[in-house]
Amino acid sequence: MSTARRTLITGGDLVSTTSTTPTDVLVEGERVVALLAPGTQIAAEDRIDATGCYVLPGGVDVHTHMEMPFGGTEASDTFETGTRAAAFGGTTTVVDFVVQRTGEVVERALETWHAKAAGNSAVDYGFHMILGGVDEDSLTAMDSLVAHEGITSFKLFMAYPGVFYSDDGQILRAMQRATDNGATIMMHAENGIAIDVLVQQALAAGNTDPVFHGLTRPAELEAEAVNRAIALAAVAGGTPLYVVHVSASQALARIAAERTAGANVFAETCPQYLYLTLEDHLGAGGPGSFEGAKYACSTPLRSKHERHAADLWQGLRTDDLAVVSTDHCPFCFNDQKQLGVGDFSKIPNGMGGVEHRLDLVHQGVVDGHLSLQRWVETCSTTPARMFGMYPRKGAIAPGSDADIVVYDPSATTRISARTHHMNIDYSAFEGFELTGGVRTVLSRGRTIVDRGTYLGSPSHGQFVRRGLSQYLR
Ligand SMILES: NC(=O)NCCC(=O)O
Ligand SMILES: [Zn+2]
Ligand SMILES: [Zn+2]
Repeated sequence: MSTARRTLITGGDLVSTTSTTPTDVLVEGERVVALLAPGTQIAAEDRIDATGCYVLPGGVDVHTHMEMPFGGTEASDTFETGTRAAAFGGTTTVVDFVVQRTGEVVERALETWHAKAAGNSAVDYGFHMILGGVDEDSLTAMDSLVAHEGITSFKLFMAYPGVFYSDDGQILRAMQRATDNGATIMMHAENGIAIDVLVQQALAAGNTDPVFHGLTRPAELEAEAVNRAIALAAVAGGTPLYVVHVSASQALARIAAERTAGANVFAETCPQYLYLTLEDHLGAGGPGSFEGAKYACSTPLRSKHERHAADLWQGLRTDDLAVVSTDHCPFCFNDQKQLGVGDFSKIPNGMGGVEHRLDLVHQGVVDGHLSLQRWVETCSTTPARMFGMYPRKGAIAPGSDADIVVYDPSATTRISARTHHMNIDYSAFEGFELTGGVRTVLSRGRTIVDRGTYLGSPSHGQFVRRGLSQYLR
């Protein structure tokens, strides 16, 4: 007979990808053991009253960069601070990017990331591998990472020449390898060579403000890169391709067309592209202001005078965008972002958001953009399936990890740097007032957040060895 402690979550509405149903959830130890009719009498040491709340699988954020060296500095959240912030926001699994650069040994890079995360994570975590240097050695390493290390996805960059950039030949070779070993290729799709020309021209003309970060990264160059990546994946034999941080209507249109034609292409967007704009945020303060540096990320924020945000919500409804992740890559405004004063191209690219994804996408439900089911699907179930973690993650079902969020739809969440838990001195969503809020968070059966109080520990989170994508067409 099991001696593991039991927790019964009562009175809530269980939200899955297919239904919202009054259900009690029984947890034993680290796992869900039963879904019960409401009011079922059963012995349990702990009880959580979820009356009036949704009960959903913990969020899965498959795009974070904790303590990533980038842009002449390092992302300001460590695994400890970033995963604790994730927990506050109902995210119970993150998949972070190991960084391998040209000439670096892939396996050493992986060791470095294990050392950063082990014993320092409030929630479970997996890794993707950034291949910044595609060569014979790194291509060979891909096979062993997939077969032995639980790393089944590799990010390539068509942007950032001289940093992470891969040329088309390198991309094709990595894709061919992925076709053979079953891995997913994740693509930062922007034409970095053309962007660099526009950046140099802008700087030569004296256009140094943060808004030029966006103006030199036009939507057409995102769409062009998406198109090229899809073509290369097809030539490579149909490698599963996952386009990260899609921001532009034109890029989404290419993805949608190819999906209609049957291609194994998938994509994510991030809350910043759903809510923030080139004019109001990247251009904040007008000419001469540096305020917009807070919002410099790549792909960039897009114009509010075009249809980008509306089209992204539409893509989330149709599954042409399957996932919402955060691309959490925070840099403090008062020191790190200042590297770009007088030269927008030196602003460290990225913003922090790991804490607020569930709330921001739930607001999309409140505003009529998405169904409750689609909220859970895009923020938890599909990312788990896309990256080989389902049904251990992304589901509340017997046998699943008891990663559970009790979410109060009648709460109000006010986002502010004064109250958030991320290690960043501003919030890109400062002042947002959202309907709904995380009440209680369980990670593998342990309550790690309850009514705004952190009850977890940095030694709790475990590495998740992932399988191949379970989301192929
Ligand atoms: N997105 C961004 O601006 N920074 C993080 C690195 C990346 O995802 O390209
Ligand atoms: Zn990227
Ligand atoms: Zn990223």
